[in-house]
Amino acid sequence: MSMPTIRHVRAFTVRGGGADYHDQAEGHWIDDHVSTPLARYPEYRQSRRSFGLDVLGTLVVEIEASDGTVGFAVTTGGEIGAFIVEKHLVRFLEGQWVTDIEKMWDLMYFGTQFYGRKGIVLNTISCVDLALWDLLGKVRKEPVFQLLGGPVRDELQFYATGARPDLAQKMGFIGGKMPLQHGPAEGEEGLRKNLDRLADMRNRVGDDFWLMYDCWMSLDLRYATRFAHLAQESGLKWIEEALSPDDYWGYAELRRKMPPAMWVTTGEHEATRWGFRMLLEMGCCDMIQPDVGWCGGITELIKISALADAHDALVVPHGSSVYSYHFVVTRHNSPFAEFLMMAPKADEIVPMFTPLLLDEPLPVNGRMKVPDTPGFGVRLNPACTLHRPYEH
Ligand SMILES: C[C@H](O)[C@H](O)[C@@H](O)[C@@H](O)C(=O)O
Ligand SMILES: [Mg+2]
Repeated sequence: MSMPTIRHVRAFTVRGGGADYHDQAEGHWIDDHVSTPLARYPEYRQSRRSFGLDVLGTLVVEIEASDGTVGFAVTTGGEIGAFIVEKHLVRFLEGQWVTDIEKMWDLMYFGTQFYGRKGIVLNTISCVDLALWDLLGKVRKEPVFQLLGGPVRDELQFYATGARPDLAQKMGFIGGKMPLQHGPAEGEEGLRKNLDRLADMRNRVGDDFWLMYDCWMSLDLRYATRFAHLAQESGLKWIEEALSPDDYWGYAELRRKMPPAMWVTTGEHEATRWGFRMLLEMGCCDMIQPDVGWCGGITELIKISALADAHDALVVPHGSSVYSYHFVVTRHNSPFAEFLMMAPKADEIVPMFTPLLLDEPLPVNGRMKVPDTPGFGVRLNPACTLHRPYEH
């Protein structure tokens, strides 16, 4: 079968939800007094949008092959990402065989290493990589999970992230992860509120349902250590992203001081095999949570996951819709997945990247059989207006 080459690459931006899922209207649980590193400044304590968490918006990358097939993907990236694609990465893509994904990743990463390595550049490379896998799946008429070696389980099971673990339990999820709302700057009163909320949820869900807190990089080692021990009484299963992603030493120390059976997890703001090698070899966490739209894409997540497997660490990607589902179903050390409850009150199941993707699969009773539609199996919603800020 003669393979097509890449003919056109186009980068667009979209506002209002989508892959930049923090880009939500007022009153959404995801922006309601969530603890962050900036919470030490009262003016930035109530809303993460106040300090710009929604500043980037969504990046959409479309890649058209010489046979007319079009692959696409979305991530957090906006105009900056569109610039990097159209003004830099395109030169490594147009004219290449659609099959040469490894080579294109190598060119993109090392071709941007002088200004990239993590953050928006890796978000952008991830988006291109995901679009390449979508394109290859469509050309080969196979779902991405088949290109990755096939499923190791019939269906996925999910925990839910949102403000209402009690409702998530009723919907069939295996656990509920809440955003921590009060950090060190709010002292003993804030600590007590964090613990009371956890205890209240534990009373509502009983003893067997997983309860977790996501601390979104907002704590210091002393607070995190003390909080973990106090939260043991309510059966906290893991404490997520307690510290700055750069504080590998703090994570290693926290993990050494944790109560037995409670996990330290992190990784959604880490990127590449080298960043995760540091987390794993320094013994920072029990489970890594790379976001496949931020860590380097599927091509890099394959490498990260193998590294984690050799360290007996779980890999449960940060919620990223179909892009993580197709990966998780093919890995034995990814026994469950994250589903972000994007309904404003976390009281109903809506597509994670709503309204941007059509055919986005949803968990039913906390489980999902990944559809075997070619590529990632989703379409762009034509009702969402795409903007192309740069052309090459
Ligand atoms: C819920 C958390 O505060 C973040 O908004 C979320 O994106 C991420 O950290 C997660 O693990 O889902
Ligand atoms: Mg998180």
